[in-house]
Amino acid sequence: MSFSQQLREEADHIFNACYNHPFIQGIADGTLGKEQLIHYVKQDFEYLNAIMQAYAFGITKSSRREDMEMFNTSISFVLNSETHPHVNLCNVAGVKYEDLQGYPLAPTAQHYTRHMLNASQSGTLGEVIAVVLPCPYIYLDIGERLVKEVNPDTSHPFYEWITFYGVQTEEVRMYKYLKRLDELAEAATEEERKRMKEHFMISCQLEYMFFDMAYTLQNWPVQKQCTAVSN
Ligand SMILES: Cc1ncc(CN)c(N)n1
Repeated sequence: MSFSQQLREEADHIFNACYNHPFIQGIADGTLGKEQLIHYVKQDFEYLNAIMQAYAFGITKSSRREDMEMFNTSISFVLNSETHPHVNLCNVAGVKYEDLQGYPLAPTAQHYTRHMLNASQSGTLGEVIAVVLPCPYIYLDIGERLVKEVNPDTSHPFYEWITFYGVQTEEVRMYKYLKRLDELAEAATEEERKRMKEHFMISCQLEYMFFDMAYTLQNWPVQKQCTAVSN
C-alpha cells in the first residue's frame, strides 16, 4: 500500500465524519441556515488566503518546474474558480460576497491557518503537500458523495456548490499531489514521514472542526460587554 493510501485509510473515519456533519447534511437537504452560511464564507475567505500562502511556500521549496506548476495551478484555482461556491452560498443567504471579506478569524480558523502556515514554512516539500492535501481531498470526497447521493438538479439551492466540488477538475489536481507525496515519502527519512502523517491527520481533523465552527457560529469566548448608558 502506498504512503498516500495509508494516509487515506488512516483518515477514513474523519472523511466520513465530515460528510455526516450537520453542516454538510444541511447543504445536502438545502436547509442550512443563513447565519451559518455567512459565518462559513467569512471564515473560508480568510482560510483560502492562508492556503494560497502555504502553496506559495511549496513553490519556495520546489526545484522542479512540475512542482512549481502544481502549486501555481492551485493558487489560480482558488483565485479564479473557488469564488463560485462562495457566491452560491452568498446568494442563498441573500448577502453580497464583498461584504463578507476581511473579518477576524474565529478560533478554529485561526488554529487551522496557523497549523498550515507553520508546517509549510518550516517543513520540507513533502510536509507542505501533506499539510495542504486534506483541503482538496476532503471536499472532492464530499462533492462526489453529494452528487451521487443527492443527485441535485438546478433547482437545488446548493446545486452550484455541490457540482463545483463533485464534478470538476479537482480530481486531476489531486492525483498530481498524491503521486508526488508518494515519491517524496519514499525518499524521506522515517522522522520526516512521521511529520508528514501528523500534518495530514491534523489538517483532516481541522477540516471537520471548520464545519463545526461554521455550524455552531463559533467565536472567541470572551466578548466586550455592551453596557447600557444611563443618564
Ligand atoms: C476549510 C476549507 N477546506 C477545504 C476547502 C476546499 N478547497 C475549502 N474551501 N475550505
